[in-house]
Amino acid sequence: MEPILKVQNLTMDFGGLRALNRVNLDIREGEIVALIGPNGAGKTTFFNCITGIYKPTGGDVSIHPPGRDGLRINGMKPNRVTGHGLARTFQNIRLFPNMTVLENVMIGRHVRTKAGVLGAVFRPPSVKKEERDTVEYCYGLLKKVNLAREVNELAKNLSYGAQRRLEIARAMATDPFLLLLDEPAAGMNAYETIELDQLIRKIRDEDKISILLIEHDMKLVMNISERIFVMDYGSKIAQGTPLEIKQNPLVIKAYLGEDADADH
Ligand SMILES: Nc1ncnc2c1ncn2[C@@H]1O[C@H](COP(=O)(O)OP(=O)(O)OP(=O)(O)O)[C@@H](O)[C@H]1O
Repeated sequence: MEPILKVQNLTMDFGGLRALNRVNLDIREGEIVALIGPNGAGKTTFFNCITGIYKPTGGDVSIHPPGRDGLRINGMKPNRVTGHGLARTFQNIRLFPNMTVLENVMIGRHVRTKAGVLGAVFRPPSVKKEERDTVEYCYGLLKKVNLAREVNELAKNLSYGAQRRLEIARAMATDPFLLLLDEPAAGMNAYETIELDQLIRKIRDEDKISILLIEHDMKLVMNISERIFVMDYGSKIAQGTPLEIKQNPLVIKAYLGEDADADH
């Protein structure tokens, strides 16, 4: 079967700095895959290039959403990429802090609703029905991420871990076939991280959404991933199962090198 995401020779230069160097990666339907690597390896740049935030210097990105035709998404604008079913969360949380939890998710849903400006002003019955359906749908997502009780709370009043779960709900509201999570466990305590592990599995199993996550929490990565891609200095240095990655000398060197640097 065609991979649902196929990235070939992805390259990104910032002036003289090559942040991505001919990176290849593929994701199959139903997989949970991790992208790991020391700080500055190029992981977030990789997400930014495939979601249209950066226009890559070179390479090819194509998607094959289940049951639909495949297409190249190189250079496509972020909202169109989302429209094609690739949703993401951000390393630095990007919620609307002064809007409620429910409103934040409804904004995510906007990609899939039809009411335009006129509809929003005159609110014919069809628009009212769509609004009701949207609220119900978004409430369902909030239940899934365990934020049902906080629907009317302002996003800024949520704990860090809860804000990360809200970002996941907002991304899910766009109906993705693939969800990219950028450090979802950052700032979470051990208990929240276990809950996150269960949530990610539930999203994959119940909602049939495949997952690619960038994460520094190695316990989470090793537990949850079926395959792991490892980057260092902009290049992919390894890929394999958690067991293969744990034993890979190049990976061990990349991480030990980082520890050794941190000692100085
Ligand atoms: N907009 C930009 N302009 C210039 N350089 C950039 C830009 N974005 C990223 N870089 C550089 O590209 C390299 C890769 O950065 P990136 O943020 O992708 O790494 P990362 O693996 O996500 O790191 P971390 O784990 O710390 O988040 C770094 O050297 C970074 O300074």
